[in-house]
Amino acid sequence: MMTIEIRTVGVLGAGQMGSGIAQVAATAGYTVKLADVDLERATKATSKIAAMLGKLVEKGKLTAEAAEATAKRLIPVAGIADFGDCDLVIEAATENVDLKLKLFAACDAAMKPDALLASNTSSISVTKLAAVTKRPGKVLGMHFMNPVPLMRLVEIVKAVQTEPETYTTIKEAAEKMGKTVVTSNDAPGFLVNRILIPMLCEAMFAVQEGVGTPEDIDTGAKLGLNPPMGPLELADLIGLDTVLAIANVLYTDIGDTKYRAPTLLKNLVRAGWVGKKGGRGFYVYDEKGQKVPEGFVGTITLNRPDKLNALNAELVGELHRVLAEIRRDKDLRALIVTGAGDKAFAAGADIAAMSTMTGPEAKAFGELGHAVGAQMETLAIPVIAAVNGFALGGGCEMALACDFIHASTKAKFGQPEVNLGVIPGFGGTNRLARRVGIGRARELCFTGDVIGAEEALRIGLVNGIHAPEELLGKVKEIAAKIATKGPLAVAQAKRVLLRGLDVPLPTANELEVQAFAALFGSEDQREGMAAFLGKRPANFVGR
Ligand SMILES: CC(C)(COP(=O)(O)OP(=O)(O)OC[C@H]1O[C@@H](n2cnc3c(N)ncnc32)[C@H](O)[C@@H]1OP(=O)(O)O)[C@@H](O)C(=O)NCCC(=O)NCCSC(=O)CC(=O)CCCCCCCCCCCCC(=O)O
Ligand SMILES: NC(=O)C1=CN([C@@H]2O[C@H](COP(=O)(O)OP(=O)(O)OC[C@H]3O[C@@H](n4cnc5c(N)ncnc54)[C@H](O)[C@@H]3O)[C@@H](O)[C@H]2O)C=CC1
Repeated sequence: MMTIEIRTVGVLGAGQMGSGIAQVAATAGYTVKLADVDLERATKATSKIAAMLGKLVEKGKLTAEAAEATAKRLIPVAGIADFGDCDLVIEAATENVDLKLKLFAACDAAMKPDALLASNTSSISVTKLAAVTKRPGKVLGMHFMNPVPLMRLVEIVKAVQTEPETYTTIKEAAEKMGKTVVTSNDAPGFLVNRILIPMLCEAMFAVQEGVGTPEDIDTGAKLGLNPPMGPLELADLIGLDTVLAIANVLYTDIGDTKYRAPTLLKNLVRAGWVGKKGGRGFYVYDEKGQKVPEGFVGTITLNRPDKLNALNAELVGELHRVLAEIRRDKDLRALIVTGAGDKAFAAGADIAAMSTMTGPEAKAFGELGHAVGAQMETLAIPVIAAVNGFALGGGCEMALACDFIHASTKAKFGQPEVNLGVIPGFGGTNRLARRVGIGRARELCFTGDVIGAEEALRIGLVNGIHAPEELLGKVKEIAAKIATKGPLAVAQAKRVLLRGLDVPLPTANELEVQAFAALFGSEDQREGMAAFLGKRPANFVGR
C-alpha cells in the first residue's frame, strides 16, 4: 500500500503541547495549520511561537532567516474545517476522552481520505479513538514530551487497527522533527506515563500524609535520584488537570487501586490550581512561569472604609505596631500597602479628630506619622503602594513614603491641606518634591489641587496605572518578582538609593561601592552567579 507524503500538518489544540508540536513541525519544514477553539487562540499561540523563535535567534541557536521561514510556515486557522488539505493532523486538545472522540470524528469527516490522524494523548486508548473514524488504519498515538522543542522523545502508540505503513510514515515524520522514537502498544498510559504518573501521585500522597513538604520531596528526588526536576515541579509543568486525567484513565482502565489519584491532586484541580500554566499548583508562578517563593509578600490594608480610610490615632498606631513586627520577620521579601474598599487608599488624616487638637498634640501626631514613614523607608524590603482610590493629604504622604506607587485608573492624588488652613504634616512637602520635582510639589501644595491617575503617571508620582480590578494583581506580580531576587541585594539597593538622595554624589557613589563589595562572599552572591553560569533559575536564601 502507498503511503501519503507529508507536507502539511494540522495541529488541533494550541496549548502548551500543541504549540510545541506546531513549532517543531514548522522547524522541520512542514507547513503547519494550528487550530484551537477559535481563531483568536490559534493566532495568539502562533505569535507566541514566533516570539520563541525570536529568542532562539537572540541566543544564536537559529538564524534570522530560518526563524522567518519557519514563522511563515505557521498558519493559524479557525478550526477543523480548515484541515481539508492536511496530510497529517495531530490532535493535542485537552485530555478528555469524550472531547477527543468528538474531535476525532470531526477531523475524520473534514480530512481527505488518505490523510493520517494522530493523537498526542497521554493515556487515552488510541484504539478507541481510531474506532470512531472511517480510517482506523491511519490512526495512531504520537506522544510528544513536554516541553516539546527540548525533549527528544516521541512515543508512538500503535492502535490495534494501525496499519504498518501509517506507523512507518509517522516514525519518519517524528525523526524529521528531530525526535527519537519508542514504540508502545495501546495500553493505559502507554510506556512513559505508566511509569511516571504513579511516581508523581506517590509524591503527592507523601505531601497529603504529611511525610514531607513539596520542597523537601522535590529536593530529595533531584539530589537523590538525579532527574532534572522534582516530581511535584514536573506535575506542575505537565498541568495538574492533565495529571489527574491520566491518573483516572490508569485507575479506571487497569482497575487497580494503586493507580487512584490522591485527594490532594483532585482538590488542587477543583480549586483551579492546575500548575504552572495557571500560575499556581504545588508552587506559585509569576507571569513568566518562574517559581515564586510563597509567603514572601506581605500586604497591609488600611481598613476604615466608611471614613475613606482616614488616618486616626488608632489606625496609625496599629500601622506603627505592624511595621515593627514586619521588621522582625525574616521571611518577608516585599510589602504592599493598599486601602480597603473601592473608593480610597486614604483620604488623609482624620479631620474630625484633628479639628480640636492643640499645637503640641498636633506635633505629637505629626511625629507619629513621620515615624511610620521612616519605618517604611528604612525597612530592608521594598514597600509598594497600591493606590486604589483617593490618596489625599496624609494618604498621599503615606504612599510617598513607600518605595514606589502603582495606582488604579480612578485614583486621585493631592495635598489639599491648605484648604483646611494647614500644611502637609506627614512628609508630604519634602517627599513630594523629591518624587516629582520642586516646582510641581510647590504647585500641588499651594493650590491643594487634586490630580487624576493619568496626570500622576505623567509627572512621575506613580510608576504605573491599571484597571481597578487588576491593580492588586499587578502589584502582587511586581512584589512576587522582587521576591525571587537576592534579598540582600534588594535591601542594599533600597538603602543606597534612599541615602544617596541626601548626600553629595561622590559620597553616594562611595556608599554604593561599599554596599556592592559587602554583598560579595554572601551565599546569595555565590548562588546568583552560579545559577547564571549553570543556566538555571537562582534560589536565593537571603544570607
Ligand atoms: C475624599 C473626598 C473628596 C471624598 O468625597 P465623597 O466621595 O463625597 O465622600 P465623603 O462623604 O466626603 O466621605 C465619606 C466619609 O469619609 C469621611 N472622610 C473623608 N475624608 C476624611 C478625613 N480626611 N477625615 C475624616 N473623615 C473623612 C467623610 O466625613 C464621610 O464620613 P460620613 O460623613 O460619616 O459618612 C472627601 O471626603 C474629602 O475631601 N475628604 C477630605 C480630604 C482632605 O482634606 N484630606 C486632607 C486631610 S489633612 C491631612 O491629611 C494632613 C496631613 O498631612 C497629615 C498630617 C499628620 C499625619 C499624622 C498622622 C496621624 C494622624 C492622627 C490624627 C488623628 C488623631 C486622633 O485620632 O485623635
Ligand atoms: N502537559 C504535558 O506535559 C503533556 C500533555 N500531553 C497531552 O497533550 C494534550 C494537550 O495537553 P496540554 O497542551 O498540556 O494542555 P493545555 O491545557 O495546555 O492545552 C489544551 C488546549 O486544547 C484546547 N482545546 C480544548 N477543547 C478544544 C476543542 N474543542 N477544539 C480545539 N481545541 C480545544 C484548549 O483551548 C487548549 O488550548 C493532552 O491530551 C495531554 O494529555 C502529552 C504529553 C505531555
